Amino acid sequence: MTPNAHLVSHPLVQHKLTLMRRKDASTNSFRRLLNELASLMAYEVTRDIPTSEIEIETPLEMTRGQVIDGKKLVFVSILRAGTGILDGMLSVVPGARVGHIGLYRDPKTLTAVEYYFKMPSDMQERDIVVVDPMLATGNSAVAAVERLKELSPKSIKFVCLLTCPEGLKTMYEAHPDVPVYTAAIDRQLNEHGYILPGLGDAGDRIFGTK
Ligand SMILES: O=P(O)(O)OC[C@H]1O[C@H](OP(=O)(O)OP(=O)(O)O)[C@H](O)[C@@H]1O
Ligand SMILES: O=c1cc[nH]c(=O)[nH]1
Ligand SMILES: [Mg+2]
Repeated sequence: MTPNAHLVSHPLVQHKLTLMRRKDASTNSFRRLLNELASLMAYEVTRDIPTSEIEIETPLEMTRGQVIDGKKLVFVSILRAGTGILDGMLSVVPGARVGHIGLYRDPKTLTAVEYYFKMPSDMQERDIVVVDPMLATGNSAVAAVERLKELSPKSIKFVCLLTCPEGLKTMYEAHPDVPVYTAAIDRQLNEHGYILPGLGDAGDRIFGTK
């Protein structure tokens, strides 16, 4: 396993991922499980976000407490399938900002083709969490992170549900500074660039487009 990988092995995460993988999981249950998984992954990924102390008043007395600055965090969704992760992430950090990058893999070359890019302002002050269920060849993630690095953010993390040794290696070679959080590292890619055993085409399963 390359040094960039952080495997989220929590039993709840593994349980939901197993149910999502099943080919007979309906679009409805696939979406619900993805949403629940995203919340669990968000909990893990935000373990080190900065907090500050503020003064508050309880019904009994003044005290001080820690708060996060949710506005500093940006979830960047790689369209389409990244969208399936966003709601679950935002339920854990409701104040976060959201950016979108539209990318699709050319089915023949498997290279990432960009068709959309929209980010919040002041990205140089923000911590970015890029979300996409799949890190397969790594071409989409590498392209997305390359574009984001042009905005010099404070930090970048990548979150997916499934990856494979090939995707982790491609990502580590291009962006060794970007940690990859994943619920599973599967065996390999097939000749069409799909993860095996995998869960199929994430975007098509979320949106029922196949
Ligand atoms: O690591 P890679 O080899 O780049 O593959 C991963 C990408 O492939 C899928 O997107 P797809 O191109 O199918 O678009 P979609 O999300 O709109 O279905 C998936 O959602 C990832 O973005
Ligand atoms: O297995 C895979 C690989 C790339 N993209 C997907 O949606 N699934
Ligand atoms: Mg797809």
